[in-house]
Parts: sequence; structure tokens; C-alpha cells
Amino acid sequence: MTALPARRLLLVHAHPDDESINNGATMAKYAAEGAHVTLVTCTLGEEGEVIPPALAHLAADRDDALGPHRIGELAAAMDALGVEDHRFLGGPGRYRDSGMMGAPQNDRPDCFWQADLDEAAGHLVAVVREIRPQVLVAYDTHGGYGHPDHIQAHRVAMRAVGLAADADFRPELGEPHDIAKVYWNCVPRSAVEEGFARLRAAGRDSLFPGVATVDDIPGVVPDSDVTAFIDGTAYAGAKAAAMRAHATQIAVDGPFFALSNDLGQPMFVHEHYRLAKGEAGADREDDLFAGVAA
Ligand SMILES: CC(=O)N[C@H]1[C@@H](O[C@@H]2[C@H](O)[C@H](O)[C@@H](O)[C@H](O)[C@H]2O)O[C@H](CO)[C@@H](O)[C@@H]1O
Ligand SMILES: [Zn+2]
Repeated sequence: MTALPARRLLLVHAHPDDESINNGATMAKYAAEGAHVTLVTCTLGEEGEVIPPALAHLAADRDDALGPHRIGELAAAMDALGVEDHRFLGGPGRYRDSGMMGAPQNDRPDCFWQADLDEAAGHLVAVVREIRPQVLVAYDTHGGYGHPDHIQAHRVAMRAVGLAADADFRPELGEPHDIAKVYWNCVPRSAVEEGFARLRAAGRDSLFPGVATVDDIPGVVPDSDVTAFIDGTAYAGAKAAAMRAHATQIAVDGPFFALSNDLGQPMFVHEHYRLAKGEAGADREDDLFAGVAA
């Protein structure tokens, strides 16, 4: 087996599209710099709404073919970001999209929200012990905005961090590995307010009939909570292309976008992180691998 690059980053997301929205610039940056970037997506996004009318037939209550379609969207997004290692937790379709919190789909026995935590974390432990990343990126305890699959992805990721390092847990999955740094996605309030100010100023050109609010943005935190800041300027084009690849979920209009709710919101080129495990650098970090031995 070819030796992996010295720097290895693992990201865990709930649906195809979350990775590009939250971490597209970060993934493109580290892939371009030669780090090994691994994305694990927990569901195929089978319960998503569909933006393009021509693809409406894919929806769960029609052909129920959105999941396989979003596999293709994710592959195109990874091409745009230069990321070659992307996997589905337990294999494609192992855990079904649970729908928004409170939806009847939350009760389907095959959905991610109903998954056994240690069984799901076991699939991720296998990836952690194979790739042996120094850095893991996941959602915060609320999953950013309270979607059940996002909350479950947080729980599975954090459970896997502990189990992967435990020599007594399923030794057949490989040698124990302790991930040095765990970050949670976040957005500082100042960046959200600046982004909406930009969007309002461009309002007449915006494609979108409505505008989102600060409360619609996942993971807004006080600026003082931010540990790491990744300047995505050089990768803004790659991030926008990756978000466009998720055409059933995201409509991109220059530096803005909307989900299927048609509410315009700013595309954040700079991406921010809150350290949940490990030692922070001396001041605000501009490198997720800061202080980690290669
Ligand atoms: C970004 C994200 O997590 N998208 C999820 C989410 O999609 C939202 C959902 O369909 C909601 O009803 C819409 O109003 C909103 O515009 C969508 O972004 O939930 C979907 C179902 O679980 C999921 O497939 C999608 O990836
Ligand atoms: Zn999602």
C-alpha cells in the first residue's frame, strides 16, 4: 500500500452538499497542498428537496432516486475540490437520510437518526485507523442547525474519536489511533453580519426572492469562540464550483447561494473552526495542522 502523505485530514458530514458548504475552501486548500483529505458522508441525502423542476421526479415521494443522483453530484463536487478519497459511512445507502427534525422519516428503522451509535461509529473507526488523520472536522453538538443527521454525525464522529484510540475496541479494525486535533465547524457572528450586509447591498442583482437571516446560518458563534481561520480566497472558485455541482440542493448566484428554501445567503469563502480536542496554537490559527507533528 502506498504511504499516505504526512498531513491527513478527515471530515465527517451528514449529506452530500454539507462538505462543500461548510469546508469547500479548506478541502481544496489542503488537497492542493498535498495533504490527504478524506471525506466520510453518512447518508446519500435521499430525503432532500429538489430545486431543478426537470429533476423533481427524483424526490423520495416520486421515484425515490435522489440518493443515487446525489452520489454523482458529490463525485463532481470532489473533482472540483481536488479531493480523491470520499466514502459513505458503512457503504453507500447503509444509513438513509432522516429528513428534517420531526418529520415522519425520522422513525424509519433504516435512517441515520435511528442508527446504533457504536455500530455506526465502528464504521468510522475503521477509516480512522486506516487513514490515521492528525485532524478531524465535524459538526458541533447541535449539528450546526439541529438537523437529526447532523446531530447524529456529530455524535458518531465524537464517539469514533474515543473508540479509535481504545486498544480494547475491535482490534480487528486496526491499530489504535488517537486523533490529535478535533475541530467543529462554526461561523463568527461578525462574518455572518458582514456577509448579509454584502448580500443586501447587492439585493437588486440577487437571483433569490427572499433573504435568509442570521438564525438560518448553522453554527454562529461569538468571534471569541473561533480557534482557527482558513483564508479561502485562493479557493473561492473551487468552492463555488463544488456547491454548483450539488444542483438539486444549491442554487449559486456569484458570491451568494440559496438552498431549496430559496432564501439567499452569503457564501463564506473564509472558513472558521472551534477546537474541540487538542492544543490550540499561540494565537488564532491559520492552519488546522498547527502544532501537530507530521
Ligand atoms: C444543507 C443541508 O443539510 N441540507 C439537507 C436538508 O435540506 C433542507 C430541507 O430539505 C428543508 O426542508 C429545506 O427547506 C431546505 O432548503 C433544505 O436545505 O434536509 C434534507 C432532508 O433531510 C437533506 O437531504 C439535505 O441535504
Ligand atoms: Zn446536511
